[in-house]
Amino acid sequence: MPSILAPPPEGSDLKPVLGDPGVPLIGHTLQTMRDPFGIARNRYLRFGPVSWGWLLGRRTVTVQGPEAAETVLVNKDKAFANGPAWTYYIGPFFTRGIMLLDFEEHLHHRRIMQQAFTRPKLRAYMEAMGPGIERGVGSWTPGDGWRFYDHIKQLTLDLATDVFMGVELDRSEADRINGAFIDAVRAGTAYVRFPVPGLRWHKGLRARRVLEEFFRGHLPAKRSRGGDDLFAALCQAETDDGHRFTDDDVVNHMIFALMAAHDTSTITMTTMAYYLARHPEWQDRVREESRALGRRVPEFADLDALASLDLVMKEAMRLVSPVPALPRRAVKDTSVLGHHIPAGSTVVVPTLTNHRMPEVWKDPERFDPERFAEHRREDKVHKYAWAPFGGGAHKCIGMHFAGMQIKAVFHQILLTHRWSVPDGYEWPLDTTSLPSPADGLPVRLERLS
Ligand code: HEM
Repeated sequence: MPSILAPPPEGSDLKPVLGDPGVPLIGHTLQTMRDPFGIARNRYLRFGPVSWGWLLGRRTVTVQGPEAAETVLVNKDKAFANGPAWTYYIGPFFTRGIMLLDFEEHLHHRRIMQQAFTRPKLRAYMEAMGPGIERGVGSWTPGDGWRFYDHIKQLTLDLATDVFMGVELDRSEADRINGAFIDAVRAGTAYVRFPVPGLRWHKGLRARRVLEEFFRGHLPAKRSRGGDDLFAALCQAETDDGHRFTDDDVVNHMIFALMAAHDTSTITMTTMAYYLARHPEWQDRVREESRALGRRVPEFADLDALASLDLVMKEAMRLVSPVPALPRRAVKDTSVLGHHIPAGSTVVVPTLTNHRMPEVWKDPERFDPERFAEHRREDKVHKYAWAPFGGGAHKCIGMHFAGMQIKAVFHQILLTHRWSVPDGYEWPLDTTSLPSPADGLPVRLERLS
């Protein structure tokens, strides 16, 4: 029997949200983590696009499909807030990151932060990244069982030191900061959500202190000397009417931006590698395009020429949306597609499963980058059909940075390496946290030059 989340107000023509909530607090959390696609489909067919159930200890309304995603993300009535929703998952470790701010305050910070993501800034970040990519990819030792995911994760972490922090660190200091950063990220998915020494939550709080000290220590030099890195850009960012970030803001935003940038880009590149290994004809096609560029280290203006790589990147983000779900908290009574959502509800936009809805995508399980090509543009069926970067006021501010970095890295990998997986290999995609291959994506890696 379906259960009603809350009766709609008397006299309204709203419908209740129905669901099969499962056991209080636990609900279908484990099943949803193990098989998000199957569970989402089942709910959609039983209850339609808006349904509810217990998820991670909360009554959670899941809104499926592009129309519902648009309503929640565009948030016309300011009914949905980010802070209270995201804080539950990542709050203590990414406190006062811009994604956790709301409404006027968020807008104020966003206007300042935007100054660190202008085209000239992106061009400078790209230049700073080139040598680091060359060094990282050049150090790879080809062989069988080479774990793509692990190497890409290390590379993006190392690039973050160059491009985000712009600080010279010796290996042990870089590892210490990277380690703290990884602990802060992992803490968000801890089962025991209070500090017990040795467990994730405790390590996460300690890591947060390490990161705060690190950025605070380097801040005075960044303020005075500047540089072409994101840290310096946030220190210097100023709106036309003279608003700037305080020292605390810079520290909070740096820690958050590292997190926002790192796993998402790693996941996208790993997904691209997986599908390019399974579809060698596409790997050849994108490699040819890179060769035609005639430059080992691409320039900012070159990236537009990597058109097939762009299609592959979009298709990878469709098949595996790096941020699988976008949570919000209803701060007042509201509605989605005619369903009554009471104040206090947690509402989730599941981009991971939305991207594979057969109502929206032709043959959604198939790797078919051409679906994004001009002559097809399947994504145009709805503005929110493809939304790996979210939408509305919180739409990813690093979207262009991400595209630039991913293409710059892949261009160099394609020119110097070929990789493959055994026939019939299918990766074990772990969706218990941000999606990643449980086996690290072992490939056979060969050097080309
Ligand atoms: C493939 C890579 C990336 C993906 C898929 C991605 C995805 C997202 C998504 C879905 C959001 C919105 C979350 C929400 O609405 O609740 C977001 C926000 C954000 N992202 Fe990204 N991101 C990526 C890369 C980056 C990079 C490289 C940076 C920084 C250089 C970055 C910085 C941010 C920031 C600061 C926000 C918060 C914006 C705000 O709240 O105003 N992201 N990202």
